[in-house]
Amino acid sequence: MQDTLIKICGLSSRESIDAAAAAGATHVGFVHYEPSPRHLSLADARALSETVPDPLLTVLLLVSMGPDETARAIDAVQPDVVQLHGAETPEWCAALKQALPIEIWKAVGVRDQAGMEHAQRYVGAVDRILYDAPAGALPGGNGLALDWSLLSGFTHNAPWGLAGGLTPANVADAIRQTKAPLVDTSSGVESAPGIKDIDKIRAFCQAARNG
Ligand SMILES: O=C(O)c1ccccc1N[C@@H]1O[C@H](COP(=O)(O)O)[C@@H](O)[C@H]1O
Repeated sequence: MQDTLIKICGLSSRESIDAAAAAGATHVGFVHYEPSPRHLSLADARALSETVPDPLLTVLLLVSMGPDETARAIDAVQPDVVQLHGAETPEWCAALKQALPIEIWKAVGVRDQAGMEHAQRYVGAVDRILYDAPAGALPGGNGLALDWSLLSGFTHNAPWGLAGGLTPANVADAIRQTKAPLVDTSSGVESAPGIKDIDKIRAFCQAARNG
């Protein structure tokens, strides 16, 4: 069986990137969304992404940006993956996927079975669907978990991942229950909003690898 992919999101320091790399994460995420406590300017995201060691992949998280702003952000940061975490439509995602040689992920907040069905509109339009809890104070990054039982019996027709409220304490259980091929965390490895905790990053990766 393939190892679970691990994304640590909302990083803002070289130290946390190095910790994620050493702990076995596969992806690190940079948030470019001003209302977030994890927001980075494009210049800061670019500077940090240049420090990311191979084979770690970089993910740029954007929320409901227009075409020009999106193109500017991607051009500035040059990520491996763009994670769209707002109101982006399947058509918009598909157009972006066709235009760019990088992966496009779409995060979708799901509350119930109908939400899971609705999310399937993104199959074929993106490279991966990320299932998250419905939006809270922010579109994501709220530390809220979705109902994992929605995923456990689901037949997936596209690559996918699990986000929302994952922590070192619950990630192994989440993987066991859902069989998620990728797990994604942000607030679950912080000591305060926007402040990553190196020990929690290590513990999360270890628990995910053993899950
Ligand atoms: O992290 C943020 O501040 C953020 C802001 C806007 C949209 C998404 C955001 N984070 C992403 O949300 C999920 C779940 O995060 P958490 O683990 O529950 O804190 C994850 O993909 C974050 O990268």
